[in-house]
Amino acid sequence: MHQKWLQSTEVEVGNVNKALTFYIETIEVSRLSALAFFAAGEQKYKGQRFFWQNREKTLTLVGLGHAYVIKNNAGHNRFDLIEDEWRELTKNIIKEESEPQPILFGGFTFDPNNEKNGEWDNFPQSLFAVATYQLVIRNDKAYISVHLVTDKANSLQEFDAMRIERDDLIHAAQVKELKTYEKPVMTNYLELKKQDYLQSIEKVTSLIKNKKAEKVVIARTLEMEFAENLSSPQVLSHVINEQPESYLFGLEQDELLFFGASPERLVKVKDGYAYSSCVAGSIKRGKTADEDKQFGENLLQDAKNLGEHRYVVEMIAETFAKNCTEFKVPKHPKLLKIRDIQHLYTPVEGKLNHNATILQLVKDLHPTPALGGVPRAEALSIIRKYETMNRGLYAAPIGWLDAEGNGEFAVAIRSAALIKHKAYLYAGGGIVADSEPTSEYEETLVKFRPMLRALGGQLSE
Ligand SMILES: C=C(O[C@H]1C=CC=C(C(=O)O)[C@@H]1O)C(=O)O
Ligand SMILES: [Mg+2]
Repeated sequence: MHQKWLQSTEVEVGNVNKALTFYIETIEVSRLSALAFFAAGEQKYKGQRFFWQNREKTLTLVGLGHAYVIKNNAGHNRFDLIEDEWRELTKNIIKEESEPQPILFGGFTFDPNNEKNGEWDNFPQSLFAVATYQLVIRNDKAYISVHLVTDKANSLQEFDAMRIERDDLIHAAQVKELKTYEKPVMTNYLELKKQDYLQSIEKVTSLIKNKKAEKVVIARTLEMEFAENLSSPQVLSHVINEQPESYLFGLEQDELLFFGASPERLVKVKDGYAYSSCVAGSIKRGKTADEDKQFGENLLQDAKNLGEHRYVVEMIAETFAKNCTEFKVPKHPKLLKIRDIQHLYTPVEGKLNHNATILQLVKDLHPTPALGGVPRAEALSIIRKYETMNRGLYAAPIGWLDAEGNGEFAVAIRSAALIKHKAYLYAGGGIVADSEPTSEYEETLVKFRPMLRALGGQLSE
């Protein structure tokens, strides 16, 4: 096994009431399958793992185990609290340009004020962790870091044992765990509260016509049951194989795996520049290249979809105006074509103010009108009242950041929560004055397809 020792750091970090030491060791390893590394943690770290791959496939992250968890239920303050604790934990870390740093991975739930019960009952409003074993694959190189955050005085022996475990995990990922996974066998499929959903679209369009809001995104849930409990690697393997053009993510908390394949970036920060994307307005893919092109051209001209899109561009542009010294927004949307669907798409980029941070941008941007609505507060209270579900992490920010402030968050759409032998799939759409219940319903069917396919569900077309 090729291993190159890269860094070993021992730093004191001031915590609320105790002094902690953060031990870090990073090695370079010969390239290995990220999914196999994830699967190597099945016995010991199930419930404490994450998987991430960006759209361009230039960065893959896997985390096994929790070296340090930052979580809270602090409502609007949750973004600031995560940022403060992360800064405190990493303030003495020596940042080496060429090496992967400790990464904080996690997500913020869609709406801390939604009190509906269901599969998200035990999930905190913000959940982030530094992995015990962190895999970073970047620029075709694979790095594994061991992290230990402890209040014990001398932990070198413990750290030595962790090195041995690291080598076992790498070995398992490289030689033992390479396997192909069967498609799940679905035994039941339920469109939860379909009538309530259709009625909510009617209700929300009438509220919009009466000027109670301009746009509101309404979503619904599909429940699937399987013959047996599914494993996270099994489910992720199908998503990875079938949705190459999206952000791929998986985040475990105890028995729950939240996973998905999203086309939508919330924000990326790299070296003082910020990048976001407006993705809203949809049409299905055509059966032939010609039909597909025709659908795309129709979408680019369609007043209802351009309306859905425009709200998102306006709001993201305002947020960039507030946080950037300069920024660019193209005048007209382009098409973003992914496997099942085409969207209107406008990329936005800017140079950040000195005091703007990635979590500040997440806080300002979330939820954009592609997921919430306009005005934001009115839209959120309409969602709370008329939507039949608790979104949990669906439509919410999921992603990572490092100690230098670089990072990326996707909007967790085209996603599902898996708990043992049941999965809950989520999809919604932007409702504006001229929305119609049946066409919105059909749009959600298209948006369910990626997760439905990954889980072995029937597809209607
Ligand atoms: C809310 C979802 O999609 C959003 C993102 C792109 C297009 C959308 C639309 O056309 O309605 C939605 O705003 C979803 O996929 O569940
Ligand atoms: Mg739509």
